[in-house]
Amino acid sequence: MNWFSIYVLNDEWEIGQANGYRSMGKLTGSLEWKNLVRHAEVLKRKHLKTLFNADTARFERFSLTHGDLLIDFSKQRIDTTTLALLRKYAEFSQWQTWRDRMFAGEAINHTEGRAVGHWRLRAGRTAPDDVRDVLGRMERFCNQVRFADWVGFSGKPIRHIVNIGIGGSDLGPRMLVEALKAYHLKGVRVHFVSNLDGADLATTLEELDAESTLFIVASKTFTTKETMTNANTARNWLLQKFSGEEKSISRHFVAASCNVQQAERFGISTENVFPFSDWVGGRFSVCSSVGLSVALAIGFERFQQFLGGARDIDQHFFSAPIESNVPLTLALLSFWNGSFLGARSEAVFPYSHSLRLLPAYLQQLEMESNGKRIDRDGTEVDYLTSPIIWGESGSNGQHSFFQLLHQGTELVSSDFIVMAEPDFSPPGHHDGVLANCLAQSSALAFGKSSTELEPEEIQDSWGDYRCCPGNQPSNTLVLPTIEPFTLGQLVAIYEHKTFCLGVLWNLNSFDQWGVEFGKLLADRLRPVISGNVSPEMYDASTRGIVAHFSKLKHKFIKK
Ligand SMILES: O=P(O)(O)OC[C@H]1O[C@H](O)[C@H](O)[C@@H](O)[C@@H]1O
Repeated sequence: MNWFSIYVLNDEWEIGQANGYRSMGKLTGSLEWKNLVRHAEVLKRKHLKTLFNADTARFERFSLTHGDLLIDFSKQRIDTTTLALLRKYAEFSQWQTWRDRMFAGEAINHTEGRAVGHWRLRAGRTAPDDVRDVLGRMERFCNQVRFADWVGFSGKPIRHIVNIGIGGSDLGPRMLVEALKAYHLKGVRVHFVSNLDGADLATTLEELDAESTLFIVASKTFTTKETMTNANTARNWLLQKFSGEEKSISRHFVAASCNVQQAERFGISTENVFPFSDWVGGRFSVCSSVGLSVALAIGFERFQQFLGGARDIDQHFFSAPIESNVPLTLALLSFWNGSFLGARSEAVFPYSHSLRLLPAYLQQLEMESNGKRIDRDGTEVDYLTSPIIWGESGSNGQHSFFQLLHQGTELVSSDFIVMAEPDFSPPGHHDGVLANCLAQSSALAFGKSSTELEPEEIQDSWGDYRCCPGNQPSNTLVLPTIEPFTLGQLVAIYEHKTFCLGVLWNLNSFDQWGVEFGKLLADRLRPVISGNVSPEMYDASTRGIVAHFSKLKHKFIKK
């Protein structure tokens, strides 16, 4: 049997899945889980409207503050018993022990034998020496670029920074650079290239002048195909502009990576590599040197403020009791919605244009971490794990998919994220943003029954079409404004929420073997696509598509 049949066409495996050869696991068989199942049957029959009417202190009871942050979860389909049962379950899952093991530096990423230390990157004075050393180098470098002590090969100051990376080496810094536009330093523009499709790099390079461009190759492993292909093409582009002068590379390329040797092999000198350790997961790496593009965009001092915000939440997460612990509470609500109420997806709606890339960042953070089916004990789970995370900035989403939330058949829990003060302030906009955000979460929660239709709405016969069932749960996170510190808080809240969810589902949130499998297949298919290997050993669909590719290719060449 070859590798292909093992992975793709093993019928026995398929039949095993279909017959559901799974015994009741240690989680679903526990009293704590069963109590939640029973309780969910009661809550499923209650409407948020009823829950609000029955309890005038619902907002006070079901909201948390941390500094200037407000987390309102009163629009979740819960009551006090739900929270009590969820917290009992959290204790059963030993969340505190797992949290303490993470903070003690234990190798809780057991399948890769690694500790989980992204929180160390922002530990300030108590951070490890190597972390502080790299931060010091980043600070010097940012100032050199900013004040033109670092210049290009021909002596021109740096005006364009291009971050070449993908996944965790792209989504975090890209989201932050976009979100912090109000804080960008003058005179430098930051670009991001991630896609293997040459259109990404080609259209970016079109805008650039090689003499004033600096590339950051951001890659934890420095082996990721997309990143290395883009980095090599960018390298050739640069060399072409400098008539093949190899020395130009060291003035125009720096790296953020764990793999210093590989970066050197690429031609980046050691002093231009900003390293981090393998206990930083890719999707948790924005506080490492992977955030260099952010630091260059907003200045190092503000980058430190961002780290300070994340540190503030680390300290809170580490010390706050179960009742007031923000990341844990968000995780418990997500766990409740997915595992007990049956919500298969969770939406994120930042009511902020600047934060519009947050959903994409959270997609990787949460789905790559908890999109798993084998638990920490090596057993296949008998419950649903990570929901599908998706979203869009408000109010744009209202004019596309919100219809499904208001009147469709899917139960979706949403996170509304909104700032009390705007980061950009043309008059007459922000009050509208706040009003829309509140209007949507209310409409989703309370809906509109036939008795609530306006008189003019019942004159025709379309009343039923106008009714909205409501009962769609949501959280609202209020931030004072968009600034580096609050974004640091936001990032750390979601990082720790993700970790807690992994604990509640008994998963290792820090590996990603599924992604590795996809990469392996792509590598093996490459020579097939180039025509150097026959597609014979592949399935009929792959063979058919490959044949169609080559037919079209020839047609295109003929033109
Ligand atoms: O930073 P790199 O090593 O280039 O990895 C980039 C990305 O590669 C894979 O897709 C992993 O699943 C991601 O977690 C990672 O962020």
